[in-house]
Amino acid sequence: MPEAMQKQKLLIVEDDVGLQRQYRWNFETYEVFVAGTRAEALEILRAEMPKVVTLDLGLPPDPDGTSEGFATLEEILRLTPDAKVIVASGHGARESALRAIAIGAYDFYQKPVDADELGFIVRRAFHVQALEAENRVLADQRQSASLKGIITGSQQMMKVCEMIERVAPADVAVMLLGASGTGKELLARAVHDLSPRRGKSFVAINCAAIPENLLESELFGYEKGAFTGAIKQTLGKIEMAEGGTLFLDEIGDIPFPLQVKLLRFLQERVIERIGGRREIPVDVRIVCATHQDLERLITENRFREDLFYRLSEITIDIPALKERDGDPTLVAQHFLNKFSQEHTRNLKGFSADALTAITAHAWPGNVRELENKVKRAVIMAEGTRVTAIDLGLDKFGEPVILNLKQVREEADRRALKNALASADGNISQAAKLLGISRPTFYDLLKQHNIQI
Ligand SMILES: Nc1ncnc2c1ncn2[C@@H]1O[C@H](COP(=O)(O)OP(=O)(O)OP(=O)(O)O)[C@@H](O)[C@H]1O
Repeated sequence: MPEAMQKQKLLIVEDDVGLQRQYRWNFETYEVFVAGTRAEALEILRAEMPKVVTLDLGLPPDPDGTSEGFATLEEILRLTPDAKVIVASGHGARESALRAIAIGAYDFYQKPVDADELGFIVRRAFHVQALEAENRVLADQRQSASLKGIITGSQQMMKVCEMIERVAPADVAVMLLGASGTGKELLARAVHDLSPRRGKSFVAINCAAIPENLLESELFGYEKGAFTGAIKQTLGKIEMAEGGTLFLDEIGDIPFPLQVKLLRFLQERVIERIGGRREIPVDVRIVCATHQDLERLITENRFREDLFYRLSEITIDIPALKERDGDPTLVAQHFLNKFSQEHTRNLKGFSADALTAITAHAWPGNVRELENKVKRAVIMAEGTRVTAIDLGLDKFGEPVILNLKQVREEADRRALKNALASADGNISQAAKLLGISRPTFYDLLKQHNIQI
């Protein structure tokens, strides 16, 4: 049978014969294996490697307790760490279920079995398992590619990488256009590393981060005594990059008068230090980047057109993270592995709600935002998997409320709504429940925009 038509393998660990029958019937669309004991479960696991397992914690010889169930869970996870194990908890056994999650179970459901609910959990488990497996493959593929440190599985970004590989060996000026945090500096380094200049200096300067009056001396350097405070001769970034690559980040922020001087350097390939009288030849390759619309700045007379053409012999557009198909989860997985190692945290991956949130979030700060969020989550996570809350997101990918004022407002809003519900919409009664006057209650409703 072709692989695509093969049924997915589901292992059910359950000692109740009646329930075993029910499960077989519920899960007709899967290839179901049933085990009544730990030994049977492990034997099937070794032979069939099912991707999803449902596990009743009450197994013989301890059918009324959980000791055998937990021992089985631990062995399953040791044998197949990528399998998704869903544990069944009896009434009042929520604590056991939570403990199972902490050990590494994927999810839990409450007995008696609700076929629809369990069906949904199992389907989602297969989906998450497949996504994670795909991400691992893609991550491995891209890690081995020649663009060191750039993780992507998306067509959009692969095209960018191919273009970088093609232009890097030619000694042309490259302009990288993309929003903040999209990896412009990383790609500029890739241009350098794949060029004959690798091994020489790569010097980066962020033109937006340096005050206008200092930018000139940062770029061109100065002679001793050129101005008050110039106590010794100092080389500028352009000279420091001799033989290598100069990366001018946020080129759109370079002040107009300095643009003239930069243009002159690009035309003549010589610089003069501030206060110097001698022309110094410098051989550097220029890579620049901006998140601004330079063509608009040109029409507004804020950016010189001749400089633009000198800098943009090749222009590369870098897509935002959100526009890279599949990349948010793939790159998140990469950062999770990286930071787990760095912080010696034994995290198994993301929870299902975290993956949903990562896919839904808009990522305005792009890869840098993702990197920061995952780093924080790795440090903060309490369970074995990083959840949406650990990432500071809700399950719809919206940032969760974090500041105290918003937390209080949310609490007020909830109290007002609860009181209204309990009082059946009667304002006087609701106000009494909260121990406040009717006008105050009314004011609060208005303040929180709550319609009655
Ligand atoms: N595709 C990627 N794979 C892995 N890490 C990435 C990727 N893109 C960016 N990063 C990481 O994200 C962070 C931000 O990237 P970088 O500084 O290159 O972005 P930028 O576009 O230059 O940002 P800015 O415009 O704000 O200066 C860095 O830590 C970088 O290593």
